[in-house]
Amino acid sequence: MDTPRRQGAPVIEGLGLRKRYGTKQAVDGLDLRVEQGEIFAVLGPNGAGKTTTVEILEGFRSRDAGEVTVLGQDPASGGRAWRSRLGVVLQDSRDQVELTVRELVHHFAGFYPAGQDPEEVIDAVGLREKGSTRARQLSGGQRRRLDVALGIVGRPELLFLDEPTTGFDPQARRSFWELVRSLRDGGTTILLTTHYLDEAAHLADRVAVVRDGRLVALDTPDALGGPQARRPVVRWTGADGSTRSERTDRPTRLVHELAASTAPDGEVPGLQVVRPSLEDVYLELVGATTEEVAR
Ligand SMILES: Nc1ncnc2c1ncn2[C@@H]1O[C@H](COP(=O)(O)OP(=O)(O)OP(=O)(O)O)[C@@H](O)[C@H]1O
Repeated sequence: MDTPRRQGAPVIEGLGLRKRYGTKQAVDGLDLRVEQGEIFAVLGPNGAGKTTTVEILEGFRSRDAGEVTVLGQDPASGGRAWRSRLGVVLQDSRDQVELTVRELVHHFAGFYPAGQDPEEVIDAVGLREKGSTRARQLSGGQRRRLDVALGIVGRPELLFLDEPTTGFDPQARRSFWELVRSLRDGGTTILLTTHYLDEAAHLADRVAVVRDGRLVALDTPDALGGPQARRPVVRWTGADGSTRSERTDRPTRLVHELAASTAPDGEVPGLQVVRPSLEDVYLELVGATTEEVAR
């Protein structure tokens, strides 16, 4: 996606954030700046400190050290008026609510002075047909959509989405991305955590990669990792049957040379030219294999 980076006032500014649980340093000197009107994705392996960081920004968790402002306030002392400018979709909300979708969205809308029309919100998240269904009877993906509806009904200036599309089918994920983009286009700043690299690639204006409580990379999805990490890789099968690979800025020339040296027909066995994807770059940054990330 080629979205220009937006320059503006920082909606979130964190400097030197730290949080320790017992002996575990969950957040270890993290700096973060999110600008107005951008979709900012935080990626990182399990236990990297993403949720802890987001909860500090939301004012749900105390920090041990560091400076933070969110919408101009320190979240540790943010009051009711400040909180009403935030939308929060937490990672897990499995409370067994007896109220229906329609009742819940209307109820939440009542908390906000300038909330959205609850019926429009129900439509936007694709739950019109489930309006009369009790929350506890929804499927996992439908429940997530309800969480999102409750997060946006107050027309927040800043929306936190912690792994928002877990459990969505591919079609629901696509329509959710559309919804998030339309919120961004309407002026909402969005910070999301996700384990889906395609989600970050499709949705985010900028991506931060966190590992062991520290920021290891920050850029647009297309540029993350720097030009070196995005150099194409040419792979082929050598004369001894082993897989050979070489990173190069000029893959066409290398393929020509390989073809010229391959007798008798110029056919290079096992030839592949691969441009590293966001996922490849991410895996390199967090030092994991695909199998580890899938687990
Ligand atoms: N309340 C807590 N008490 C003790 N340790 C905690 C607590 N919350 C988180 N941790 C630990 O802090 C580290 C960071 O956890 P956190 O939930 O912030 O990671 P995460 O990046 O959000 O992970 P995931 O992708 O699995 O959601 C982990 O090692 C976790 O076990």
